[in-house]
Amino acid sequence: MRRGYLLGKRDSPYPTRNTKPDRDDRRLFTDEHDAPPTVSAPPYTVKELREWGKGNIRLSDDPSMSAKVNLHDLGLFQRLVFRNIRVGTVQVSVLLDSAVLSLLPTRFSSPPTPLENAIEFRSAGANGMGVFATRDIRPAALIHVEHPTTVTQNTLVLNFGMTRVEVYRELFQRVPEQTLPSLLDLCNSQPDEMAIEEAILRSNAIAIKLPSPAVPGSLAMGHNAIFLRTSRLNHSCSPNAFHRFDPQTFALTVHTICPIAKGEEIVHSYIDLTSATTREARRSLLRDLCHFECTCNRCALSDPAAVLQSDERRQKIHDMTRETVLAPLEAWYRGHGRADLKTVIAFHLAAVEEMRIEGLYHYQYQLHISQLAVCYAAIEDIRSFRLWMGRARDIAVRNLAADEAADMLRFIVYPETFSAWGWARKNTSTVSPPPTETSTTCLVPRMINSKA
Ligand SMILES: C[S@@+](CC[C@H](N)C(=O)[O-])C[C@H]1O[C@@H](n2cnc3c(N)ncnc32)[C@H](O)[C@@H]1O
Repeated sequence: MRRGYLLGKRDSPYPTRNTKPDRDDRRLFTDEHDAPPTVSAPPYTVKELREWGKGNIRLSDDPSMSAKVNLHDLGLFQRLVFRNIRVGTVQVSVLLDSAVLSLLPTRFSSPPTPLENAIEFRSAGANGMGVFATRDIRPAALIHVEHPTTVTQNTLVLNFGMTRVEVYRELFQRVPEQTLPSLLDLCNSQPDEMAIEEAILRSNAIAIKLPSPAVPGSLAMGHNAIFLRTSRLNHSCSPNAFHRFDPQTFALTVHTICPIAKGEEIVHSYIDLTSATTREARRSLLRDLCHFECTCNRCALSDPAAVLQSDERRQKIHDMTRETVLAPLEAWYRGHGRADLKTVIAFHLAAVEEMRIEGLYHYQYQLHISQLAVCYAAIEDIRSFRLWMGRARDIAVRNLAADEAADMLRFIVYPETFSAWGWARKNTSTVSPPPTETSTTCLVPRMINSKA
């Protein structure tokens, strides 16, 4: 492993090129008559495909993605082109399917403005560089905005006469000269047999969603991008931030999930935490995909009993469904107040605390806090209602659900306008209407009702 590896000028495969074109539509996979000889045609059986794929595709080792790809279709439809896209003052080196390129906006909108001077980039000790809060930051704050330096498809069907390494090298060579040193400096994990470009892509690329053409296999292509600054964010299995890419602005935005104190490291997750529940599963995924041993605060637990407890908590969170989260309040509602609302509140508070300990703010977290807001509205506890409705609003802001957030703000200011206000009083003194779809829906605010 080499950290901070920067190629010396003499060894550099990147010659100084004063005449580098900023736009080049060289087609790699062209018309039949001028196409380079096919290395090997994609075979049909699953077993043969797997073997064939070993030599012909790679970048993402994500097994779920490879499994979904119909290589034959991809081979037929891929029309890859290198191009330098200009986004504002930034030049992005891309290798994309021409159909994807044609779906990108001709003019990109301006991205939103992040909080000023909220973060700094500095040493994170043994994990190299990291990103830190320079002040207390509230949840759902936008803390960083950045355009990519490179973008490429996850799955490349290399039957156009270039090796994978040559493809990546070409992509890097198109990066503007003044940016290249910063890109090469991202090499913090380079196995001996791996080319520097691939090592950088593997340990820094972030999955992004671009518009997909309606051709077979296009959805499975997926894309990834390198961001010089965002790449400095370390991974955590209990992240306090997340990112989102918007093709309209061609920018990545980083948002906080929970309150972050001044001096705290800002971390996001490199993997899907909903499926890998145990520490071993997460570590092994990160080892395979990113070549490092995770030392985040959840993985660094030294007491085996604490690890087991964390694994069990995560499994429990993973097993929660929409139905199991909504059931207790629904039962209280249907029972016309006979069940104890305090027990319902305790159930949700315990669940929210478990999710906070694990740093997992899944979809179910939104449901739990909405249920708490409804419970406190039902018993007319104005302080607690405002607290939980405020948290629900943070999530609406985070999800860019502006209308929902505005409604929630109105409920915070005028709690009695919320449909569940005083349910407990009304429920015990009068006979409630039989629960209809509408009344049940009231138990969950609209935003949270529509699963994103
Ligand atoms: C995308 S970079 C993050 C920024 C990096 N620290 C740097 O100095 O540029 C990913 C690399 O950071 C390190 N890293 C990130 N998160 C880590 C974690 N939770 N545990 C151990 N190493 C980590 C690993 O070396 C990994 O290959």
